[in-house]
Amino acid sequence: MIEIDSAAVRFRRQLALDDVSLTVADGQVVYLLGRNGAGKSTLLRTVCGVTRPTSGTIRIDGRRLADHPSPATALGMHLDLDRVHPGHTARRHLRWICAAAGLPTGRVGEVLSAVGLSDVADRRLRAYSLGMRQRLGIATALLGDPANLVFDEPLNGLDIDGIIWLRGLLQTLAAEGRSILIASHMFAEVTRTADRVAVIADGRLVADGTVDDLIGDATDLEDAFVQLVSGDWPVNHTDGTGQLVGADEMTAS
Ligand SMILES: Nc1ncnc2c1ncn2[C@@H]1O[C@H](COP(=O)(O)OP(=O)(O)OP(=O)(O)O)[C@@H](O)[C@H]1O
Repeated sequence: MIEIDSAAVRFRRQLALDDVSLTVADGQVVYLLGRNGAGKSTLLRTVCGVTRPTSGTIRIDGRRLADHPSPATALGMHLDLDRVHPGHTARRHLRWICAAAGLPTGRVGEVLSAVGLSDVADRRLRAYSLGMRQRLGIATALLGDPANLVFDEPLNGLDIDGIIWLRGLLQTLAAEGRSILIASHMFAEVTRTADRVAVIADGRLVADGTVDDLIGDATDLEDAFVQLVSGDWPVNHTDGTGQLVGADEMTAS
């Protein structure tokens, strides 16, 4: 389970995250939506311990990530496509991460197979397409066989086969009881596969609910999203149980 409690991140004068609380239960796939610059990556990086929160706490299965005896088995992360050495092969890259994270190198072959890269595992990464680099990033996240996963825009660059493959993989991982938090701009895929959707605008959580909760009277999720992020905050907010609370109700309460 991923628990984000009142997380805030300030970069100099900018409050990139403002009092964000969000829980991803075991077995849930939660998508994070927001415009460019809304704070999605900052939130994911904070969950992964890459960015230190200015205030608030993040717990992974009840503990701070740093307090887990083996953090890579608690949380797998795919944050950044560009942190690879172009002269390395995928196999070497994954072995190097295993060594750094204290994981057995025997996992490398398994994750390469899980993401469909076995046949190109010994090719240099400079020859990898965007879709192949996405698969490598997902393989990296899976190395520790983690109970929780964070993905930043994993669908970008995947063709339709890749999208269908990733959909199946995420469903399998969630069915195994893992909690999964994903930032994406792909509304069709979010509509299709999200257990819950959290919307961030200007660093604040402005909605958290099921796809149906969010759509409400709107035409579809995209339409609902545009309404949410275009209005004055708060348009909708949670009541702490994942149910949406309308602005009128909030004003009245
Ligand atoms: N290391 C940093 N130093 C200073 N400002 C930062 C840093 N990282 C992010 N920001 C700022 O914080 C805000 C949120 O950025 P973030 O990357 O989290 O947005 P995002 O929702 O992931 O956007 P995108 O969809 O474009 O990836 C932006 O205004 C960004 O410029």
